Amino acid sequence: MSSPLLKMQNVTHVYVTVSEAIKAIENINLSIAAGEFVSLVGPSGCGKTTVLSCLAGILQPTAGHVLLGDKPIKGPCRQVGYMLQADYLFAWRTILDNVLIGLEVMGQLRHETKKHAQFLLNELGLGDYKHVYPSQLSGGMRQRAALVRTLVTNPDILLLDEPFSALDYQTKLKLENLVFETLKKHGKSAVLVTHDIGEAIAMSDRIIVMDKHPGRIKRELIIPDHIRQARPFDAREAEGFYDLFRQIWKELDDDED
Ligand SMILES: Nc1ncnc2c1ncn2[C@@H]1O[C@H](COP(=O)(O)OP(=O)(O)OP(=O)(O)O)[C@@H](O)[C@H]1O
Repeated sequence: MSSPLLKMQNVTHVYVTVSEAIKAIENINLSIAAGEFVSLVGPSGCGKTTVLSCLAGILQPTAGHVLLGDKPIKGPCRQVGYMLQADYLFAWRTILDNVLIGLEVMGQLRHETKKHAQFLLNELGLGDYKHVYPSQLSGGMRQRAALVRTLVTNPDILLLDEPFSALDYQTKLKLENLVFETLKKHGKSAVLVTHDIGEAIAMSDRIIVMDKHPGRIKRELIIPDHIRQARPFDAREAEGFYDLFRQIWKELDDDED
């Protein structure tokens, strides 16, 4: 892998409320290389979303540094795209107008960027739906529109916070394949937060297992080549998949004790 694209160095974050201070994550060191797909798994409340928010520049950590290349991240930036579990499409805008929002906000709405948006909509099977409203689409189609909206500003790295968890199982498997192939094709890096161990193994090059109170990195697993090179659907059938599943399950189970 090439040199790190996005990096966390000794990152600790403490949320301060009126009644308490909660150390959500402690001393996190993490590097994401160009083109790499990394998943974060861990028990509820271990700080996965806090890690993503720091990587996105939405949160400034209490201590430590987040670097994009060799520059500190001081706020949200074009190079880092964020996709969430809820699609947050605006009901009153058509699908095309929804996916153009990021370009509008960044002052990049030009003929060629608009053409690129239409190209991506076609690529993700939404070409015939660009003039309809979100309420006319299924959950999976709406998530695909949200993915186009994230990709259209051409980020180098995508932060995916449980993007498939609200979908039915069949749609989720199809979308895992589609997202995996789209990101590989466009050479994007990704950090996926998921509670689904199978999804993490099937989609990733590397898995970070976290533990909680405060959230720390407990273990890192490199996914063997023959699993990570398969499409997520087929990866589930690959030799060694269930051994990895059991290993991660045990790490998470130990954490509950
Ligand atoms: N805005 C906030 N103010 C105060 N505490 C917070 C805030 N956001 C998160 N926390 C606390 O920080 C810790 C980590 O939360 P975080 O949402 O990052 O965990 P998570 O692993 O993403 O959880 P889940 O898997 O349930 O989504 C938790 O104890 C949570 O209660």
